Amino acid sequence: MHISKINPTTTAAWKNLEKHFKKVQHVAMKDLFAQNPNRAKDFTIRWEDFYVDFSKNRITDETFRLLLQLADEVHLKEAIQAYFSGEKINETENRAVLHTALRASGNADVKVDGVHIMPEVISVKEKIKHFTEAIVSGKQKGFTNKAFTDVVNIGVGGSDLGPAMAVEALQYYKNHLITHFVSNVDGDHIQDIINKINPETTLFIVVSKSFTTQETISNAKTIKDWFLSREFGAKQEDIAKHFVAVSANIEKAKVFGINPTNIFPMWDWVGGRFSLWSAVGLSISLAVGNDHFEKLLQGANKMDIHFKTEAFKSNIPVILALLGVWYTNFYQTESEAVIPYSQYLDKFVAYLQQGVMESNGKGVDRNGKPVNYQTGSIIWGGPGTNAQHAFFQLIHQGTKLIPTDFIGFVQSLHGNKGHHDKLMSNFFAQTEALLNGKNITEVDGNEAVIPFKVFEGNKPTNTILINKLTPESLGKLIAMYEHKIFVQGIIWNIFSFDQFGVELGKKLAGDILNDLEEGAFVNHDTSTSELLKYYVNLTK
Ligand SMILES: O=P(O)(O)OC[C@H]1O[C@H](O)[C@H](O)[C@@H](O)[C@@H]1O
Repeated sequence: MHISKINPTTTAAWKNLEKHFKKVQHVAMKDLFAQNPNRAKDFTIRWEDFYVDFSKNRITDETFRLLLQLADEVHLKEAIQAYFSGEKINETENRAVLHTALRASGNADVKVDGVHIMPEVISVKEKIKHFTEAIVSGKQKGFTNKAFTDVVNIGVGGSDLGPAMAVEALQYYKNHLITHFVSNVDGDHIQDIINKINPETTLFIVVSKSFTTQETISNAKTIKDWFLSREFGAKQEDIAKHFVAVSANIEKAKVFGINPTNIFPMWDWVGGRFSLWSAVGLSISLAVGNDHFEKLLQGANKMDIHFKTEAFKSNIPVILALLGVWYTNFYQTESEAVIPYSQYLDKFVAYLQQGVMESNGKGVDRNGKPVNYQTGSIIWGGPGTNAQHAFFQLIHQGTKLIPTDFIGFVQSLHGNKGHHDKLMSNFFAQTEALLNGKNITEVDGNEAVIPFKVFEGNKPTNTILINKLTPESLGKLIAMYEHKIFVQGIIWNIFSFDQFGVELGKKLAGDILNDLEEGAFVNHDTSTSELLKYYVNLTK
């Protein structure tokens, strides 16, 4: 099974979608609801504890049919098989893409280069489990024989965003351990953490797939030096009691001084932005316990099975991806908003930004040719209701069309029904307002301001309503978006699993750091050299 390299604009479905778009682009969703009393049901998927209503989109039955046809024409089915079976679909890096194997059942048959990978996956899971139990129970202690109270995850990008998001999202399930995340090379970030912790009772997890990332290695060194500073009385051999690493580069982790038994391996077939299911999720397991971590994985696995087996017409990630393509490539929208109605999902959008934008922010197709259509949307948003009081004005009345996902939960975790009903009234009201708007005849008040109070409406939304925010439902939700990213990458004919676009800035930062040390600024454009001189003069 291979992944096709078809330019989507050459498919019959795309050409028909272009013609169809001319006919329906101004369609009023309100009219579509009036014409079909079953529209809400027709365009809703109920699956397990998920209720996904995509009826408030500018689509007709014909749009839906053509989008499904597009998925067939780019051979999405075969691509999904290649993805799950361990084929090296990350062609530019010659790697398989198997974050799905990390949450597969133990007897799954997954091979990379002919070698079964599940035994290794299971053995690392066991290591995570035992380590979590030893730390959480207080059996494993620090260098002064005290139980651990704090955990610091030192990582950046995929080695930070996933665990930080999940630990925050699952804080209702948290144990006594206080979990901190340090990512930025900004010394103020690490200092802030250092001010809060006691070296005798803190465990440090250095998380870096490559173990060469400047931010992570700098932060880890600073922490190690602080830990070994004379005032605490910690000795070199105490490092082994307080520092563990998660990496695919075991050698580099050892060179840093991590005891080999304290290294949790990961593999090159796990992409950083899809790695929270691996040992990168160690801080999640420590924060909420291994059973909850396992539930998170099981939830993702359920979504994997749904994605792999469900017909496209009722396949949640496929439908969400196709709708995104419809807006991006036909309505020429540039961004999508994601609004979770849960304060605990505060970091969800930042997490998704890496997943979506690092994966599909590509301008060259799978044949190595520049694309002649839009790819990768800009993801932004934040938790409701706060978002309503910040940027919803632009979604309601601005000039840009912004398809928006609303994520909400039927049950509140702490059971405060009064608050939850208020929260959810807002959740339902917003998609209704965005659909219906408010026309001139419905606006009252001073005539001079009437035009300003009109709401055009007809703004597309998806409603993702989940029973409760649990480790399992969170796993499903994250996996849903992971697969949406995959489907869009297939349709756009791009490689979603490399990230060469982050390299140039890193390289130049290295050159500039040398220049700063040497105080010589040649080989830069005049703007950059003047900035560097200004900086150096003021920091002398
Ligand atoms: O885990 P690491 O190797 O330290 O990488 C951390 C991050 O940095 C890189 O620049 C990539 O853009 C990310 O995809 C990655 O997650």
